[in-house]
Amino acid sequence: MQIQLKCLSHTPLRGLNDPGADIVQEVDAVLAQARAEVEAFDPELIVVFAPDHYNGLFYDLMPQFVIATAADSVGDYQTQVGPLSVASDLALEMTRFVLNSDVDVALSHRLQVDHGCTQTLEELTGSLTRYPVIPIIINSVAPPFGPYRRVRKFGEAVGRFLATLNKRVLVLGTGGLSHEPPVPLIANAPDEIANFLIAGRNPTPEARAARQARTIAAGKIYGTSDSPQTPLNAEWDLAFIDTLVQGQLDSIDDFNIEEISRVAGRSTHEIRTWVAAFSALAALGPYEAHKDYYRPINEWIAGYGLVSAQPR
Ligand SMILES: O=C(O)/C=C/c1cccc(O)c1O
Ligand SMILES: [Fe+2]
Repeated sequence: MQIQLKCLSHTPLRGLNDPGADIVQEVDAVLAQARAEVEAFDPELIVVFAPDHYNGLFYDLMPQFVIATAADSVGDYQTQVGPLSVASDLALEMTRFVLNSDVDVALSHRLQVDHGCTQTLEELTGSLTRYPVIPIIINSVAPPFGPYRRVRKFGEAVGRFLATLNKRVLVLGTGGLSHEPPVPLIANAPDEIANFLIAGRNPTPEARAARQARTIAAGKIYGTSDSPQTPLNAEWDLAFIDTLVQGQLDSIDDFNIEEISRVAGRSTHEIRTWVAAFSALAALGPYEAHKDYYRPINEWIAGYGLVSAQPR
Protein backbone atom coordinates (compact mmCIF):
# COMPACT_ATOMS: atom_id res chain seq x y z
CA MET A 1 0.00 0.00 0.00
CA GLN A 2 1.02 3.62 -0.43
CA ILE A 3 0.21 6.26 2.15
CA GLN A 4 0.42 10.03 2.34
CA LEU A 5 -0.59 12.33 5.19
CA LYS A 6 -1.79 15.88 5.42
CA CYS A 7 -2.82 17.60 8.64
CA LEU A 8 -4.27 21.08 8.46
CA SER A 9 -6.31 23.58 10.40
CA HIS A 10 -9.91 24.30 9.51
CA THR A 11 -11.80 27.48 10.19
CA PRO A 12 -15.41 28.25 9.30
CA LEU A 13 -14.47 31.95 9.28
CA ARG A 14 -12.51 31.57 6.03
CA GLY A 15 -14.54 33.70 3.61
CA LEU A 16 -16.68 35.14 6.43
CA ASN A 17 -14.16 37.20 8.40
CA ASP A 18 -10.99 37.30 6.38
CA PRO A 19 -7.60 38.81 7.23
CA GLY A 20 -5.88 41.06 4.65
CA ALA A 21 -5.94 40.06 0.99
CA ASP A 22 -2.22 39.17 1.05
CA ILE A 23 -2.82 36.52 3.74
CA VAL A 24 -5.95 35.19 2.04
CA GLN A 25 -3.99 34.78 -1.19
CA GLU A 26 -1.08 33.16 0.64
CA VAL A 27 -3.40 30.54 2.18
CA ASP A 28 -5.23 30.04 -1.12
CA ALA A 29 -1.88 29.25 -2.73
CA VAL A 30 -0.93 26.82 0.06
CA LEU A 31 -4.25 25.01 -0.30
CA ALA A 32 -4.02 24.96 -4.11
CA GLN A 33 -0.60 23.31 -3.84
CA ALA A 34 -1.93 20.74 -1.34
CA ARG A 35 -4.92 20.02 -3.59
CA ALA A 36 -2.58 19.50 -6.56
CA GLU A 37 -0.54 17.02 -4.50
CA VAL A 38 -3.69 15.10 -3.56
CA GLU A 39 -4.77 15.05 -7.21
CA ALA A 40 -1.34 13.73 -8.26
CA PHE A 41 -1.43 11.03 -5.56
CA ASP A 42 -4.92 10.04 -6.72
CA PRO A 43 -5.97 8.31 -3.49
CA GLU A 44 -8.15 5.23 -3.65
CA LEU A 45 -9.23 5.89 -0.06
CA ILE A 46 -9.20 8.92 2.25
CA VAL A 47 -9.23 8.40 6.00
CA VAL A 48 -10.15 11.69 7.67
CA PHE A 49 -9.67 12.12 11.42
CA ALA A 50 -11.94 15.04 12.35
CA PRO A 51 -13.57 16.70 15.36
CA ASP A 52 -17.25 17.44 15.75
CA HIS A 53 -18.52 20.75 17.16
CA TYR A 54 -21.91 19.76 18.62
CA ASN A 55 -23.43 19.11 15.23
CA GLY A 56 -23.38 15.32 15.05
CA LEU A 57 -22.36 14.29 18.57
CA PHE A 58 -23.91 15.49 21.81
CA TYR A 59 -23.74 14.70 25.50
CA ASP A 60 -26.78 12.44 25.28
CA LEU A 61 -24.11 9.93 24.29
CA MET A 62 -20.62 11.34 23.76
CA PRO A 63 -18.05 8.87 22.39
CA GLN A 64 -14.30 9.51 22.26
CA PHE A 65 -13.82 7.79 18.88
CA VAL A 66 -16.37 7.07 16.14
CA ILE A 67 -15.94 5.34 12.79
CA ALA A 68 -18.74 6.04 10.30
CA THR A 69 -20.03 3.72 7.61
CA ALA A 70 -22.31 6.51 6.33
CA ALA A 71 -22.16 10.26 6.86
CA ASP A 72 -24.06 13.40 5.89
CA SER A 73 -22.70 16.92 6.03
CA VAL A 74 -24.94 19.30 8.00
CA GLY A 75 -23.67 22.16 5.82
CA ASP A 76 -22.77 24.55 8.63
CA TYR A 77 -21.18 27.91 7.80
CA GLN A 78 -20.29 27.78 4.09
CA THR A 79 -19.76 24.04 3.71
CA GLN A 80 -21.70 21.82 1.32
CA VAL A 81 -24.74 19.87 2.53
CA GLY A 82 -25.27 16.20 1.69
CA PRO A 83 -23.81 12.71 1.80
CA LEU A 84 -20.12 11.81 1.75
CA SER A 85 -19.10 8.82 -0.39
CA VAL A 86 -18.19 6.62 2.55
CA ALA A 87 -16.39 3.32 1.93
CA SER A 88 -18.91 1.49 4.13
CA ASP A 89 -17.58 -2.08 3.99
CA LEU A 90 -14.01 -0.93 4.69
CA ALA A 91 -15.22 1.27 7.56
CA LEU A 92 -16.88 -1.75 9.15
CA GLU A 93 -13.77 -3.88 8.62
CA MET A 94 -11.68 -1.11 10.17
CA THR A 95 -13.99 -1.01 13.20
CA ARG A 96 -13.61 -4.78 13.71
CA PHE A 97 -9.83 -4.50 13.34
CA VAL A 98 -9.56 -1.65 15.87
CA LEU A 99 -11.77 -3.48 18.39
CA ASN A 100 -9.66 -6.61 17.94
CA SER A 101 -6.63 -4.43 18.71
CA ASP A 102 -8.11 -3.86 22.20
CA VAL A 103 -9.12 -0.26 21.47
CA ASP A 104 -12.78 0.64 22.00
CA VAL A 105 -14.43 2.62 19.23
CA ALA A 106 -18.06 3.57 18.52
CA LEU A 107 -19.66 2.79 15.19
CA SER A 108 -22.17 4.96 13.35
CA HIS A 109 -24.24 3.83 10.41
CA ARG A 110 -25.61 7.38 10.01
CA LEU A 111 -23.33 10.15 11.26
CA GLN A 112 -23.87 13.86 10.83
CA VAL A 113 -20.57 15.65 10.24
CA ASP A 114 -19.78 19.37 10.26
CA HIS A 115 -17.17 21.82 8.95
CA GLY A 116 -14.56 20.04 11.08
CA CYS A 117 -14.71 17.14 8.63
CA THR A 118 -16.07 18.64 5.44
CA GLN A 119 -14.12 21.87 5.06
CA THR A 120 -10.85 19.99 4.70
CA LEU A 121 -12.38 17.44 2.30
CA GLU A 122 -13.72 20.25 0.15
CA GLU A 123 -10.49 22.24 0.26
CA LEU A 124 -8.27 19.28 -0.62
CA THR A 125 -10.50 17.40 -3.06
CA GLY A 126 -13.02 19.98 -4.30
CA SER A 127 -16.10 18.10 -3.06
CA LEU A 128 -17.57 15.69 -0.49
CA THR A 129 -17.72 12.82 -2.96
CA ARG A 130 -14.58 12.92 -5.12
CA TYR A 131 -12.91 9.93 -3.39
CA PRO A 132 -14.12 7.10 -1.13
CA VAL A 133 -13.68 8.24 2.45
CA ILE A 134 -13.79 6.84 5.97
CA PRO A 135 -14.74 9.61 8.45
CA ILE A 136 -13.38 9.06 11.95
CA ILE A 137 -14.44 11.49 14.66
CA ILE A 138 -12.16 12.08 17.62
CA ASN A 139 -13.72 13.95 20.52
CA SER A 140 -11.74 17.18 20.71
CA VAL A 141 -14.34 19.74 21.79
CA ALA A 142 -16.54 18.11 24.48
CA PRO A 143 -14.68 17.51 27.76
CA PRO A 144 -13.77 15.24 29.40
CA PHE A 145 -11.25 13.84 26.92
CA GLY A 146 -9.38 10.56 27.14
CA PRO A 147 -5.61 10.89 27.52
CA TYR A 148 -3.42 11.66 24.50
CA ARG A 149 -1.73 8.25 24.77
CA ARG A 150 -5.12 6.70 24.01
CA VAL A 151 -5.40 8.76 20.81
CA ARG A 152 -1.99 7.51 19.77
CA LYS A 153 -2.99 3.87 20.37
CA PHE A 154 -6.19 4.41 18.39
CA GLY A 155 -4.29 5.98 15.48
CA GLU A 156 -1.76 3.15 15.48
CA ALA A 157 -4.54 0.57 15.28
CA VAL A 158 -6.06 2.39 12.30
CA GLY A 159 -2.61 2.50 10.68
CA ARG A 160 -2.10 -1.25 11.14
CA PHE A 161 -5.47 -1.79 9.48
CA LEU A 162 -4.48 0.42 6.53
CA ALA A 163 -1.30 -1.65 6.15
CA THR A 164 -3.49 -4.66 5.29
CA LEU A 165 -4.98 -2.83 2.27
CA ASN A 166 -3.49 -2.81 -1.17
CA LYS A 167 -4.46 0.79 -1.84
CA ARG A 168 -3.21 4.36 -2.14
CA VAL A 169 -4.46 5.90 1.10
CA LEU A 170 -4.49 9.58 2.04
CA VAL A 171 -4.70 10.15 5.80
CA LEU A 172 -6.01 13.54 6.91
CA GLY A 173 -6.11 15.23 10.30
CA THR A 174 -8.17 18.40 10.55
CA GLY A 175 -8.35 21.12 13.18
CA GLY A 176 -6.19 23.10 15.59
CA LEU A 177 -3.74 24.42 16.12
CA SER A 178 -3.99 26.78 19.13
CA HIS A 179 -7.40 28.48 19.22
CA GLU A 180 -10.49 29.03 21.30
CA PRO A 181 -13.71 29.90 19.46
CA PRO A 182 -16.82 30.68 21.56
CA VAL A 183 -18.01 27.06 21.78
CA PRO A 184 -19.88 26.70 25.10
CA LEU A 185 -18.89 24.38 27.94
CA ILE A 186 -21.46 22.22 29.71
CA ALA A 187 -19.96 22.86 33.13
CA ASN A 188 -22.07 25.57 34.82
CA ALA A 189 -24.03 26.21 31.60
CA PRO A 190 -27.54 27.71 31.88
CA ASP A 191 -30.33 25.20 31.10
CA GLU A 192 -30.90 26.37 27.54
CA ILE A 193 -27.24 25.91 26.60
CA ALA A 194 -26.94 22.64 28.52
CA ASN A 195 -29.98 21.29 26.67
CA PHE A 196 -28.40 22.26 23.35
CA LEU A 197 -25.12 20.55 24.27
CA ILE A 198 -26.98 17.40 25.38
CA ALA A 199 -29.39 17.03 22.47
CA GLY A 200 -29.15 19.94 20.03
CA ARG A 201 -29.24 18.03 16.74
CA ASN A 202 -30.77 19.65 13.66
CA PRO A 203 -31.09 23.24 14.94
CA THR A 204 -33.47 25.67 13.25
CA PRO A 205 -31.99 27.88 10.50
CA GLU A 206 -32.38 30.81 12.92
CA ALA A 207 -30.38 29.04 15.64
CA ARG A 208 -27.67 28.16 13.11
CA ALA A 209 -27.51 31.75 11.86
CA ALA A 210 -27.25 33.06 15.44
CA ARG A 211 -24.37 30.66 16.15
CA GLN A 212 -22.58 31.78 13.00
CA ALA A 213 -23.08 35.45 13.90
CA ARG A 214 -21.61 34.79 17.37
CA THR A 215 -18.52 33.17 15.86
CA ILE A 216 -18.02 36.02 13.38
CA ALA A 217 -18.37 38.58 16.18
CA ALA A 218 -15.82 36.65 18.24
CA GLY A 219 -13.44 36.64 15.24
CA LYS A 220 -13.64 40.41 14.96
CA ILE A 221 -12.15 40.95 18.44
CA TYR A 222 -10.12 37.75 18.85
CA GLY A 223 -6.60 38.40 20.08
CA THR A 224 -7.50 41.86 21.41
CA SER A 225 -8.00 42.82 25.04
CA ASP A 226 -11.77 42.87 24.38
CA SER A 227 -11.85 39.13 23.75
CA PRO A 228 -12.56 36.80 26.68
CA GLN A 229 -11.19 33.81 24.73
CA THR A 230 -7.66 32.41 25.22
CA PRO A 231 -5.50 33.88 22.42
CA LEU A 232 -3.47 32.01 19.82
CA ASN A 233 -0.07 30.70 20.90
CA ALA A 234 2.33 30.53 17.95
CA GLU A 235 5.19 29.31 20.11
CA TRP A 236 3.13 26.34 21.30
CA ASP A 237 1.98 25.57 17.76
CA LEU A 238 5.48 25.60 16.30
CA ALA A 239 6.80 23.36 19.09
CA PHE A 240 3.96 20.89 18.42
CA ILE A 241 4.66 20.88 14.68
CA ASP A 242 8.33 20.29 15.46
CA THR A 243 7.43 17.32 17.66
CA LEU A 244 5.58 15.75 14.74
CA VAL A 245 8.25 16.57 12.17
CA GLN A 246 10.96 15.11 14.44
CA GLY A 247 8.90 11.93 14.89
CA GLN A 248 8.76 12.31 18.68
CA LEU A 249 5.23 10.96 18.99
CA ASP A 250 5.91 9.15 22.24
CA SER A 251 6.40 12.52 23.98
CA ILE A 252 2.75 13.34 23.17
CA ASP A 253 1.63 10.63 25.62
CA ASP A 254 2.49 13.03 28.43
CA PHE A 255 0.51 15.99 27.09
CA ASN A 256 -1.47 17.60 29.92
CA ILE A 257 -5.01 18.33 28.79
CA GLU A 258 -5.75 21.13 31.27
CA GLU A 259 -2.39 22.81 30.65
CA ILE A 260 -2.93 22.83 26.86
CA SER A 261 -6.39 24.37 27.30
CA ARG A 262 -4.90 27.04 29.54
CA VAL A 263 -1.91 28.08 27.44
CA ALA A 264 -3.23 27.55 23.90
CA GLY A 265 -7.04 27.49 24.13
CA ARG A 266 -9.69 24.83 24.65
CA SER A 267 -10.12 23.92 21.00
CA THR A 268 -6.40 23.28 20.61
CA HIS A 269 -7.40 19.70 21.43
CA GLU A 270 -8.42 19.36 17.79
CA ILE A 271 -4.73 18.45 17.39
CA ARG A 272 -5.89 15.05 18.62
CA THR A 273 -6.83 14.43 14.99
CA TRP A 274 -3.23 15.21 13.95
CA VAL A 275 -1.89 12.90 16.66
CA ALA A 276 -4.11 10.07 15.40
CA ALA A 277 -3.13 10.70 11.78
CA PHE A 278 0.60 10.75 12.53
CA SER A 279 0.27 7.67 14.72
CA ALA A 280 -1.44 5.83 11.87
CA LEU A 281 1.43 6.76 9.55
CA ALA A 282 4.07 5.86 12.15
CA ALA A 283 2.51 2.40 12.54
CA LEU A 284 3.80 1.72 9.02
CA GLY A 285 7.41 2.64 9.84
CA PRO A 286 9.64 5.74 9.91
CA TYR A 287 8.26 8.79 8.13
CA GLU A 288 9.47 12.12 6.82
CA ALA A 289 7.33 15.17 7.52
CA HIS A 290 7.42 18.75 6.33
CA LYS A 291 5.88 21.95 7.66
CA ASP A 292 4.21 23.44 4.57
CA TYR A 293 2.73 26.48 6.30
CA TYR A 294 2.11 28.17 9.60
CA ARG A 295 0.63 31.53 10.50
CA PRO A 296 -1.44 32.64 13.52
CA ILE A 297 -4.57 34.26 12.03
CA ASN A 298 -6.78 36.03 14.59
CA GLU A 299 -9.57 36.84 12.12
CA TRP A 300 -10.02 33.09 11.56
CA ILE A 301 -9.52 32.18 15.24
CA ALA A 302 -6.83 29.79 14.11
CA GLY A 303 -3.20 28.99 14.63
CA TYR A 304 -3.32 27.98 10.99
CA GLY A 305 -0.95 25.25 9.82
CA LEU A 306 -0.40 22.56 7.24
CA VAL A 307 2.01 19.65 7.61
CA SER A 308 2.55 16.83 5.08
CA ALA A 309 4.25 13.48 5.61
CA GLN A 310 4.96 10.17 3.93
CA PRO A 311 6.94 7.03 4.69
CA ARG A 312 10.72 7.57 4.58
O1 LIG B 1 -18.44 25.31 16.05
C1 LIG B 1 -18.48 26.49 15.69
O2 LIG B 1 -19.54 27.10 15.58
C2 LIG B 1 -17.21 27.20 15.36
C3 LIG B 1 -16.08 26.53 15.22
C4 LIG B 1 -14.80 27.16 14.91
C5 LIG B 1 -14.56 28.52 14.93
C6 LIG B 1 -13.30 29.03 14.63
C7 LIG B 1 -12.23 28.19 14.30
C8 LIG B 1 -12.47 26.83 14.27
O3 LIG B 1 -11.48 25.97 13.97
C9 LIG B 1 -13.74 26.31 14.56
O4 LIG B 1 -13.96 24.99 14.47
FE1 LIG C 1 -12.85 23.30 14.79
